[in-house]
Amino acid sequence: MPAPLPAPPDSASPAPWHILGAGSLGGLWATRLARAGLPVCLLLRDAQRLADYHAAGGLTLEQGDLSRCLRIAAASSAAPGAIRRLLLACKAYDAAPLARRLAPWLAPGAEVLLLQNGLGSQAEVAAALPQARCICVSSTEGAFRRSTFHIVHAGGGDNWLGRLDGGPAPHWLEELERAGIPARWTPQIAERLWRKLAINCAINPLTVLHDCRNGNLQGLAGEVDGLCDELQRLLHGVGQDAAAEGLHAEVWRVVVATAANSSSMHQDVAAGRRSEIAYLLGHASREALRLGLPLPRLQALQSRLQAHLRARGLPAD
Ligand SMILES: NC(=O)C1=CN([C@@H]2O[C@H](COP(=O)(O)OP(=O)(O)OC[C@H]3O[C@@H](n4cnc5c(N)ncnc54)[C@H](OP(=O)(O)O)[C@@H]3O)[C@@H](O)[C@H]2O)C=CC1
Ligand SMILES: CC(C)(CO)C(=O)C(=O)O
Repeated sequence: MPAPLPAPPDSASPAPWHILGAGSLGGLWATRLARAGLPVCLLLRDAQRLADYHAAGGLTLEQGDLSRCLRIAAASSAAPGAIRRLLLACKAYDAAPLARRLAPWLAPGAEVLLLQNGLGSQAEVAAALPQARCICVSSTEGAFRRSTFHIVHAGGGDNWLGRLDGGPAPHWLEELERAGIPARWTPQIAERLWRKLAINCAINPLTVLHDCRNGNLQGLAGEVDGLCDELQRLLHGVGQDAAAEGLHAEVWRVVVATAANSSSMHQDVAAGRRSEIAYLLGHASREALRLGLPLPRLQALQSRLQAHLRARGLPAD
């Protein structure tokens, strides 16, 4: 019989990292923090998930040829105990409902890191947790799950962190560095999030509609460049001039650098999972509408993608 996993950290000692979602990115952060000796507690979906985790004996991180199982403490997200520092590592559409569910457990002034891709979910979470300090993260790291509690670190990248209202870097940034998690503080996090959203809008939906890898978009240069033109106009419209600069060249750099990859949206749709369309193209369209900016290519792309999703029985939002 395996030895019991450690008890959840005592919340009176240095703020433990509570991590909601032991999925790809949450697992990647949790295992590196735990490996560095920092107190971590995974918050799992329910009692059954918790029992499965105990049976697995921990969370495995695979990096290159090395695999290591880390025996990280875990609790059910239904009864997590007091939380002072939370990493919300779920999909964008789950973020606000889960934040609302965890609200009663958050200590006053608790810090909440938001790992979601796209835009929109961060504002939803901030509205749901007025007592918390929300910190947005824009990540270009890559991870996937080989099995439920086995995380593969698939690609290096950066994590840009910042508050939407600016503010100085927190003291625990050093903990991330110590854990080998690349982390840089920026007072311009909205610029990072918008830039990534624009890149994802130019690449991900087309890979779904053409059922192709990122590199195949080189055969659709006119379509990609047309979308970049409109995305650039949108970025200027929302006041993100720096995010608009050199967008076309950056999109083509990403297409070439990730030529052999399936985009995250392509993988989600191929696996019959809900996509994050509402926080990518959906957010872009809502902002264009709010500004009265006609962006016909983006709107047509959104309609085609929604029809494609509905035809597969997947949510179109
Ligand atoms: N993976 C990557 O390489 C990157 C991901 N991102 C972004 O990070 C975010 C997370 O993505 P990713 O890690 O890939 O997603 P995953 O689907 O791998 O992980 C999401 C996790 O959320 C958990 N979850 C959902 N509901 C609950 C709940 N009620 N209680 C507890 N846990 C819950 C899931 O639990 P369960 O295991 O039970 O299903 C799962 O572990 C997304 O916005 C994504 O776009 C950004 C850059 C790169
Ligand atoms: C950069 C890109 C397009 C790489 O696939 C990505 O972020 C995604 O797939 O969501």
